[in-house]
Amino acid sequence: MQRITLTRPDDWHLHLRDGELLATVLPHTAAVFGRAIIMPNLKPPVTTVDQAAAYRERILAALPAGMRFEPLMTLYLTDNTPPAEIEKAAESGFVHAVKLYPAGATTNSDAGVTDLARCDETLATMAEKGLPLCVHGEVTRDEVDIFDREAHFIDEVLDPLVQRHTGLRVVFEHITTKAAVDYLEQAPDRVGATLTVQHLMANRNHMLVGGVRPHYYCLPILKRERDREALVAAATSGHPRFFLGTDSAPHPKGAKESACGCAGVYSAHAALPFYAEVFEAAGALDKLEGFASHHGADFYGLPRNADTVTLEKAPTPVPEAYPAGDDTLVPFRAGGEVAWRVA
Ligand SMILES: NC(=O)N[C@@H](CC(=O)O)C(=O)O
Ligand SMILES: [Zn+2]
Ligand SMILES: [Zn+2]
Repeated sequence: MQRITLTRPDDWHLHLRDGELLATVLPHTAAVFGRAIIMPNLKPPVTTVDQAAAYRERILAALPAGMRFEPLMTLYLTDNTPPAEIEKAAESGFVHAVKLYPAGATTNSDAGVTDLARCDETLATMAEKGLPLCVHGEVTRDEVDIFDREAHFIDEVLDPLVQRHTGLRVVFEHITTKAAVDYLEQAPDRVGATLTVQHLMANRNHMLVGGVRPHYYCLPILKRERDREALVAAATSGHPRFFLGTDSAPHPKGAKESACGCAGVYSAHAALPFYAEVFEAAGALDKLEGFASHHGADFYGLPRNADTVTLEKAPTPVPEAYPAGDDTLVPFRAGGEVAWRVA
């Protein structure tokens, strides 16, 4: 059997939610990943260091006995996040980033930022204290087509931000376009990007041809095949500023299969095997370890994990659904097979 052993990976963009859903999804991630950047878009959002501390405790309490996993907490940036909260976060030891959601851009982003100019002092404090900014990179203006929202964000928001705050580290989350790859390739070293399973594996045809498939619906929305190809080329290139961030975003089945379905794809059940498939198909399995286990830690200035995981090439069934409270959770490739498994 074909096997590959790599430094234990980390997930640099993860939604764990809370309560019953947290208990369902956390073991999937913690069984494989050493650490994850935990997204703060709960209801209500995690906007303070005290809320982040309490959420961190709930995550650790939900961790099955014997599993080791370090949640790297984030704060949800609002128009009114005070610089003093950034200083407190930087000193906390457990808050590792601040998340920018343009108001209205995605799931639970209503409390997000309406105008980045209002955050200028707060962003300057982040740069000074070395706290990175993670961004959901889409503009929200009604007149901008949903498929163009990431490209507009680069020119209208991201590049001006990177130019203005010259000491700020920025992670362009879940990139979906060739435009984003091109931007990253010429951006300063303090700009990184995460890539998800679904954006590396699927294009918008998967979501829309032959019927609408709500389990492929996420934000930023899946793009064209040429975009997907550019993302795969970037992820598998060995470039140190592209790294693994699943954006695994669980929603109950009922909320996905609805007249107004929620955005988010659940992939944590087999995240590393999915990435292995992508890298294998690209003839780049030798680049998987850098992408999954080295580049993100290096970017965040954290030590790489000291232990390893082993992947085995063995076709492994994916369940139709996982139980999740009164509802269920439909995973990526539900009812199908994934070519690799974690030993
Ligand atoms: N990606 C998504 O489609 N959904 C995420 C939010 C996000 O990461 O934008 C979620 O929280 O459900
Ligand atoms: Zn997002
Ligand atoms: Zn996300």
